[in-house]
Amino acid sequence: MALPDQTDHAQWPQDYARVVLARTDSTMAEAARRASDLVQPTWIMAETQTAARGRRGRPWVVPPGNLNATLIFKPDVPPAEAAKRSFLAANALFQALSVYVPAEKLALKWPNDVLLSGGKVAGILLESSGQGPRVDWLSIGIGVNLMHVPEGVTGASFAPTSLKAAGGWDVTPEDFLNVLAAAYAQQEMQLAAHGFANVRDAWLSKAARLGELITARTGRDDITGIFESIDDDGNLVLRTTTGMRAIAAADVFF
Ligand SMILES: O=C(O)CCCC[C@@H]1SC[C@@H]2NC(=O)N[C@@H]21
Repeated sequence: MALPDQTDHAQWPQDYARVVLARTDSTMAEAARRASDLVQPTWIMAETQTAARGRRGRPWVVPPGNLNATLIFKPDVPPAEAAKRSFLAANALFQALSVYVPAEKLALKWPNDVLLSGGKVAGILLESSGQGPRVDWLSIGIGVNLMHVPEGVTGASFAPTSLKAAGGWDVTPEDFLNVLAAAYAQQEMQLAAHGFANVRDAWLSKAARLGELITARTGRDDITGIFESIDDDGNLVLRTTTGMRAIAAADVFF
């Protein structure tokens, strides 16, 4: 039986639950453990994570005072639709961070990083489960460097920064999550009312290096081209010397 789409009529804040933990291994793991009992979209926040994970199997370093949170819900959509939620999360992060720092200092980097004064201030990690044509659940993990710049980060395409280091206002993880969760709920309503094109346009309006030469490192090769757009599936579209390329997964450098 198909699970009810928990975003169909979810209103902020009454239909979103919130769990705050002092400590866990990873809010992604915590979300997966709670998935089978989930009755409503739920934000899981932890003050400390002992095994936080980032994209492509990288560890995520979490000093105290930064935001560690995962939203888990059952969107009842195919995996490709679920994956588009990373753009909703990025738009919501941009909106939330703009409360604490001038928006001109912020930019979105494909696929799902937020840059502040050219450094990485936030990252997004999507995980889902399901064998069938629709995901059983989707979790959107969000890490934001609010008070501290993580140390010992290696192999990152962009050096980390923090809201505080870049001159932003001090904010607690709890207060930031209040703003972020409301902004995310608003993105879901935009998606429901106007479709992904609307979300994509909003994302593109904040994109770093749109129209400029960038390099996408896919793991198999480096593809350099003009950053033209993102397509209906959220792929990065580059105009290269050999034609247009749509790239599904890569790390971007510029
Ligand atoms: O690599 C990235 O840029 C994504 C980082 C995502 C980190 C967040 S922190 C909250 C959630 N729990 C995790 O273990 N990872 C995500």
